[in-house]
Amino acid sequence: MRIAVMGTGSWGTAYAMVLADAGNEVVMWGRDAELCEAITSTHENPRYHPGIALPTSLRATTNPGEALGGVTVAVLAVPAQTLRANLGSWTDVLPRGAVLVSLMKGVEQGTTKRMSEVAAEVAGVDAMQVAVVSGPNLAREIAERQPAATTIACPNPATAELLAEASTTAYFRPYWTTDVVGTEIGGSVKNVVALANGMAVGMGYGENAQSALITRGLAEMTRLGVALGASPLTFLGLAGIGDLVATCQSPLSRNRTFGEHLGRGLTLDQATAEMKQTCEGVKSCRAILELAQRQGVEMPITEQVVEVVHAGLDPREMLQAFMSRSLKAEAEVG
Ligand SMILES: NC(=O)C1=CN([C@@H]2O[C@H](COP(=O)(O)OP(=O)(O)OC[C@H]3O[C@@H](n4cnc5c(N)ncnc54)[C@H](O)[C@@H]3O)[C@@H](O)[C@H]2O)C=CC1
Ligand SMILES: O=C(CO)COP(=O)(O)O
Repeated sequence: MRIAVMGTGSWGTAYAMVLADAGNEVVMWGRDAELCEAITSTHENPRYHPGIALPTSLRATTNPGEALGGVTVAVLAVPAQTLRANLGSWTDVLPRGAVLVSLMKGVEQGTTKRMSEVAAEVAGVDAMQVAVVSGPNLAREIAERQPAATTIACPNPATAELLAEASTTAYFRPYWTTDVVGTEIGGSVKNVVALANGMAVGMGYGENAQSALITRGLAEMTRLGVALGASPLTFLGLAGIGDLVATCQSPLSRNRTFGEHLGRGLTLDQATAEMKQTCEGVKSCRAILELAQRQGVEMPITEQVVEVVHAGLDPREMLQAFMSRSLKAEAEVG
């Protein structure tokens, strides 16, 4: 298949590599001419994946029309909060029947829309034409061609299966589902839980505290997803618990790292200055909370992360707030 990957960042580059290794003709679009030139001529992305040999067939361009010309699949790999503007500027050159594939793990501020919803709306296509890739996929590990699995979701099962086949390599194994809502809620909420978990790590807390956050994070992620129509089983899969564990545990995670900075006492501005890449949980947490409040769903971890990130609450007080909540049955809502 001829595929465009829109975005030359950490995950866009690694997923483009997967698609090219799987035998597709892949062209990337990026904003930075020098970086695009390096990808095309030296087969390396020196900014995001130094030292990784990209497939020699992989090209990159700053011209969206050149990347998107004649494609059957357009992969969207920009930050969640810029997707609307980015995709809006590409619709003129987007081939009509192309399937849109979102790699993004966020919820849009203001509208509280999931990325597949934003993509369908902006491109003016049916939801059946939009798919999502989400799972425990730390980009650097995949760029190193270490084994990984993922979930590919599309309301059209034939499209989900086709995309899974097109993304299969010796090191990358996709499973498919039609549960787009669950797949996207899993990917977005895990970033917020990883921020909280990072704060616990930064404060020097050990595995018990982290396992409690992961488990209760899974509970609130599932509550929100199910309220929005997702299957609870999705949260026991790669896009749910799988990604939650990978992101909370790995020092490669930007969200966990951001939380760690806050837990060590850095201010929000200092932590932001330390991050060179997209950290979706910081921007999406408030939108996720709004989504939950509208559904009448309690998300105590998300609520506290919003307080820390947007209202300057001390992370120590955040953890204290969890410990002093009223006691309840484990399966109880909230
Ligand atoms: N890095 C990872 O391990 C993974 C990331 N993701 C998700 O993939 C999405 C993209 O993340 P990454 O590639 O990791 O981010 P990144 O920060 O590495 O790269 C973002 C890319 O978007 C570009 N960009 C930034 N602002 C832009 C704007 N205003 N307009 C157009 N392009 C802009 C950057 O130049 C860069 O090419 C995020 O939603 C993230 O949650 C999902 C799975 C794994
Ligand atoms: O989504 C990811 C792994 O699956 C990457 O997480 P971070 O954005 O926190 O690095």
